[in-house]
Amino acid sequence: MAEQNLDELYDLILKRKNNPEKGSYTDYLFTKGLDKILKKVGEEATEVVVAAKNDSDPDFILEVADLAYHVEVLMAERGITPKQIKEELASREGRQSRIHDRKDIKNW
Ligand SMILES: N=c1c2ncn([C@@H]3O[C@H](COP(=O)(O)OP(=O)(O)OP(=O)(O)O)[C@@H](O)[C@H]3O)c2ncn1[C@@H]1O[C@H](COP(=O)(O)O)[C@@H](O)[C@H]1O
Repeated sequence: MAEQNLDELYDLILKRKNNPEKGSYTDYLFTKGLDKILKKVGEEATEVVVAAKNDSDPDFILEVADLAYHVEVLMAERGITPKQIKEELASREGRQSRIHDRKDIKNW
C-alpha cells in the first residue's frame, strides 16, 4: 500500500500556503485563518478520542490521519516545522527514567 510521508505532506501544505490553489481544502483553511484551523484541530482531536474508546471503530486510523493533517496545517500557519518537532523530541531522549523520581506523580 502506498504511504504518505509526513514531511512531504507538510511541504505540500506549505506550498499551498505560499501559492494558493483554487479549490484546495488546504487553501480554504489558510484563507479562513488561525481560528478555523484551531477549531478543526479541536474537532479532529475529539474524534480521535471517541474512536479510540471504541475498540471496534474502523474509523480510528482515519481520524488519526485527519488529526495529523490538521496539526500540520496548524504548524504551517504558525511557522513551525517538522524539523523543530523532531529536535524537541530528540532533546527529551533519556529523560524518561526521571519520572520515576517525581514524588508529585501518584499511582505511577
Ligand atoms: N491529508 C489531507 C486531508 N486530510 C483531511 N482532509 C480534509 O479535511 C476535511 C475534514 O472533513 P470534515 O468533514 O471534518 O470537514 P469539512 O466538512 O469537509 O470542512 P469544514 O467546513 O468542517 O472545514 C475533508 O474535507 C478532507 O478532505 C485533507 N485534505 C487534504 N489532505 C492532503 O493535503 C494535501 C493538499 O491537498 P489539497 O488541500 O487538496 O490541496 C494533499 O496531499 C491531500 O491529500
